[in-house]
Amino acid sequence: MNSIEIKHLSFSYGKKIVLNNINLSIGNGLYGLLGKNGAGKTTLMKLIVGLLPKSKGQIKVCGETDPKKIRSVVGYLPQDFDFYPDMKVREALNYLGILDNMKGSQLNQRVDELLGLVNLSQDQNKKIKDLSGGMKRRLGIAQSLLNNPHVLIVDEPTAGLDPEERIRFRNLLSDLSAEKIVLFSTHIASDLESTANRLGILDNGHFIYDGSVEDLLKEYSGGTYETIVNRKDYTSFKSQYIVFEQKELAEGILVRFIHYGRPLAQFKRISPNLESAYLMKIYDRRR
Ligand SMILES: Nc1ncnc2c1ncn2[C@@H]1O[C@H](COP(=O)(O)OP(=O)(O)OP(=O)(O)O)[C@@H](O)[C@H]1O
Repeated sequence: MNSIEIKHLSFSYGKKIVLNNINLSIGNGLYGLLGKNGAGKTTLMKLIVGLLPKSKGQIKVCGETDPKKIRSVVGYLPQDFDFYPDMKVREALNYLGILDNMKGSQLNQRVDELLGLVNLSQDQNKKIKDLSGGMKRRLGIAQSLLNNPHVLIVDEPTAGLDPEERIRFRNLLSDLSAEKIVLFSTHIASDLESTANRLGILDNGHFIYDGSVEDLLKEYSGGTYETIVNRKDYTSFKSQYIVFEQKELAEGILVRFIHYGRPLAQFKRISPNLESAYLMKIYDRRR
């Protein structure tokens, strides 16, 4: 069984504390790491991969604590993954495979498998500069899987992708999570709603939630409403409630919002989605 075990992990850039006493234990499946920009997701991932020296605490991946050994069982797709623009897709994977000590027919076979897996076989002779954002991200996943890692860590892979590519990418990560740990960070809650087996919410360097999507939705099943607000009252409404969705209608503005306490008669209770439950979790902590 693959595992990531983190105990009492803290990290600071200079005096700025970015992660504060993180404890986490993950097994196979897709673990979604959700948090707004600056929450500490990239820092946590870089620490797990061994790209940053940890200040305090313990990181164990598949039983290993030595960063070199950890790197041999982890695949990593950084947020800003790019590659030589004039290299062709297959050439890039061959090159990285050689750096990973693979060669000959073993390398050729692995590259064929990976191109098929990420659906780039048809595009293997395209130059990287001619790939779409989604294709580049899929090439990024292929490179991170070269050494068949037990753990795959992907940092905000869906940012900037069109809806079709986002779905394709999420499905690919979900498939891979059948026999690996996939740690998938995002600030887009809907990326995780149907794919994550478990969810962690990071806020200002603290885990404020670690559990299933379903349990989070249950926890906040009572606080989400919708109503129609007159345009002239909208500014005042927005200052009183946390609006997470709005839509212009002929009769006014349809708003979906979070409300604690007694609802007014015109408020209709609705089921929360992951985005509203996530907002409520963050808001709860700050109240
Ligand atoms: N090299 C650095 N030096 C100083 N501060 C940094 C450095 N890298 C990140 N930070 C700060 O650490 C905090 C956490 O950043 P981090 O990139 O881990 O967050 P994140 O959740 O991944 O956000 P994003 O989605 O924007 O990348 C932020 O306040 C950021 O400004």
